[in-house]
Amino acid sequence: MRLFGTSRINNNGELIIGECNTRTLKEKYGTPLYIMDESNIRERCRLFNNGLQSKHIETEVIYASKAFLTVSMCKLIEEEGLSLDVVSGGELYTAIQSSFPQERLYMHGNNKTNIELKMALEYGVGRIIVDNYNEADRIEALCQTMNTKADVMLRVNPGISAHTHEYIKTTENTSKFGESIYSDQTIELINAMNNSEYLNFHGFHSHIGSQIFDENSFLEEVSTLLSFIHSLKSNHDITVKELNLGGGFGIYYTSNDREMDIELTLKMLLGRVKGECERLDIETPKLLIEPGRAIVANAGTTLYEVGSVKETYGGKNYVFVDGSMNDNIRTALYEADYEAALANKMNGVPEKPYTITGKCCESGDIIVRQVLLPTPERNDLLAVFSTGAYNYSMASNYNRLPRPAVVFVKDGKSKLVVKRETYDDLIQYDLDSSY
Ligand SMILES: Cc1ncc(COP(=O)(O)O)c(C=O)c1O
Ligand SMILES: N[C@@H](CCCC[NH3+])C(=O)O
Repeated sequence: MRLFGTSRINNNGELIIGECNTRTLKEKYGTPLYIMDESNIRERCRLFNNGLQSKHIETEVIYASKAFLTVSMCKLIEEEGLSLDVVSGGELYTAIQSSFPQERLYMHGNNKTNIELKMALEYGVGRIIVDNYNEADRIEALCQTMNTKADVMLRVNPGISAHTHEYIKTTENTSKFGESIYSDQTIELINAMNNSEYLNFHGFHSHIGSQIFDENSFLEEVSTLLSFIHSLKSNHDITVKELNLGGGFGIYYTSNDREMDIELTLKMLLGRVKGECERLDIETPKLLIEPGRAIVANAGTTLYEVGSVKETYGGKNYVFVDGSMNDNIRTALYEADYEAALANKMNGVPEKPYTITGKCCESGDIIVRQVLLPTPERNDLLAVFSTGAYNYSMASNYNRLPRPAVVFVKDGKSKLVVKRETYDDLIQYDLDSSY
């Protein structure tokens, strides 16, 4: 088991995060609880921001907010000087509510509604990332009505197959995202965007998948896209000024994952961009990246209370906790693995493997598929590590379970950034109406 950031074990064998005792956090906020190590998030922001600095290339780091977004998180990202990728009206609204600088917002989405596009244009987001022909037309029509111009990039699919889970690949030739660089129709679209009266065309966005460890996938993405940019210049006299490579940097969940050397990977990316631009004799575009998971995943720990322990007739040992797949859908969805420990018995001797399950009426309600633990007892605290990305943001209310609270911890202080949902919250939109 690996502890990240400020997480440590005190002399009583208890888990401490941000110098806050998890036992005290439980007493103050209850469980299940998402605990975010603020210093660790800031450190990761700086790692990416510093790592992408270059004397030769203009660069920008954009945080992919889908990984974890709250108003407080927007403020943290703003303070750290990163930009923000939003993918829906809801994410954009959260950013607007935090007064996030509009020029640092990147509006994504493969099926943006006109309402979302209008919202983005009205707020004056830095870039809208166009997914397809139809969307480009709709943005032009909206700009005409609103008497404005939109700053746009096109999401392209370079057809690179990254080695990751089937469900989180994004650039197979059958992927729903963006337009293929190998299609003539895409060239027509780029030409149209470049010549449009209502669009300022800046360049390309691509994202090859998530939880990728092989640097070569990213390097291949760079080479493929720069060749494409070169061919556009030679054959169509189109200059591409910006290249957004997306996110997808892999992180450690368990000892089966290696930890990616971000500094080295970014250095390799910068080197490849510089080298390829020189070789192809093209202007070096501004380079942008969009990490989500790699900024927040290791900073998050979910804290649960143990209710019961059960050994089934078939010999499987379960620990029942007060959360569920609702607060961590990744195990059910992607067969994800996590490390976990008893937060009040961190120095206990592991006894046997347990499966951590929750309160949902689903056999697939598995939070951790298998973890070695010291004998768990009712009211023990169970910590699941590296749950900062795509846990809170993908949480649901199945079985009418209220979503957990989120706290930030730092230097012995904690602050509530999302309140625990109440039963009243659950019924707030229900109407007892008649026909
Ligand atoms: C367009 C885009 N950018 C960035 C990301 C962030 O990916 P990750 O959290 O794997 O870094 C995603 C999600 O996969 C995405 O779809
Ligand atoms: N939500 C996914 C990854 C997809 C990211 C968005 N394109 C995860 O938990 O790993």
